[in-house]
Amino acid sequence: MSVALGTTRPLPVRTTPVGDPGDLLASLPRTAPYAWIRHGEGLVGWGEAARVAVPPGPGRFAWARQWLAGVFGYAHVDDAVRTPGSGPVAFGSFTFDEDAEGSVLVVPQAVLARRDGHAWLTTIGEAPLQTFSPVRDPGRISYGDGSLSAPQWEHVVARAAQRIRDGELEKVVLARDLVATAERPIDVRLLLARLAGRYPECYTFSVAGLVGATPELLIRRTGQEIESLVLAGTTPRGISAADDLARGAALFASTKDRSEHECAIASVRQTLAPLCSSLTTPDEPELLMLPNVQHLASHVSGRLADGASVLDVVAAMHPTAAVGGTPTDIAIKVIRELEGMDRAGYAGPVGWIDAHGDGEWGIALRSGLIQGRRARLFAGGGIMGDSDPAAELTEAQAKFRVMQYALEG
Ligand SMILES: C=C(O[C@H]1C=CC=C(C(=O)O)[C@@H]1O)C(=O)O
Repeated sequence: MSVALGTTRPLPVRTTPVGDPGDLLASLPRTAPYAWIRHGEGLVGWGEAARVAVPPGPGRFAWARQWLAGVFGYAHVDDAVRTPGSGPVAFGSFTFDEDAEGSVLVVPQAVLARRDGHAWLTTIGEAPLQTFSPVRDPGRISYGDGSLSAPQWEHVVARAAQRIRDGELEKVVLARDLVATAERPIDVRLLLARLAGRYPECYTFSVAGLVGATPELLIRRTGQEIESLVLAGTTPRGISAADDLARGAALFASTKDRSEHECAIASVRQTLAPLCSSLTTPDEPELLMLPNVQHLASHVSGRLADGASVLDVVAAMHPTAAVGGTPTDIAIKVIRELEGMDRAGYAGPVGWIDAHGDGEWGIALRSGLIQGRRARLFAGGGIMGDSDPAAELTEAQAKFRVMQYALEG
């Protein structure tokens, strides 16, 4: 763990209202930018007042909560805004697999935020100097296979579908990675600007090198109120409006996709119900149309029964069947056996939490891990007994397009 400031004195945190800052992403420096943006609103952060590598293991969320309690408890807060996301905030990314290294929490030194037309700035200690450097293009991008080639992955999908037909499990989500190499170092700010521009409906995020635009909200906590957007069941976009309509109708009518979605909703309902005094899940999914794919989507809302923080709820929910499978423990075992790669933060929880336990966490889909000139991109899909490996590959390719666009424009 590192706490940059105040080892003997409390962390001085100050939040003040500010005028319209314009494009939040335009404020970010080149190195280690933090972001959580949807429809131009959200939070961006820079500098590091505190940072910790969360140790792997089943107790990692409890450990993280304790660490946060220590850091937030140590803060001397002057908050003139008093809204979710004001005062000290931590950004976080947790690995998909609880046994993997790589989960991280960071309390930026500066956070600029906007919601419902109100904007505010939080600084910890001396406001870090914002050095403006031009956003740089990474140049030509070349791609190589990650852990498995496309035919190898199709083979793995076929094996998983067979295990489902054999009755070992009901659903498993399998993913693959692609390695992108750029001519020049990849400037995360360029990726964020492109993602937020093309995917305004998604949550564009950046935490410790993990960058993406996910449509899937794992959980938002605002006081006692919680919301989640459950996605599962996908078809690529069509070539015309009529084609889109036909594909959407086919998605609704597909038994495979409807059962896949039902598994995801059931897992969310099962983990949220014990935490909530009321919980609403729709009877039927809706269609979420994104520039690259259409999803079956269900809005879930509820009221927490006690004072669980957003991270407590994340701990209870992860991994949902939208990224793990059903039953969860067997799906995780099958993923470890078949996928042949470390998912790192892909499909793990990513988001932010404030000192009151409010926050927003997404599932890190449509994302990549950026390191210098290299990016590891991830995409996957839910596999059922009747999954067609070629169709699953096409779906994963459509999902990769989000990060390919971010890199290439
Ligand atoms: C696993 C991914 O998507 C999940 C979320 C939405 C739809 C999904 C699907 O239809 O398979 C997946 O469950 C991914 O984007 O890599």
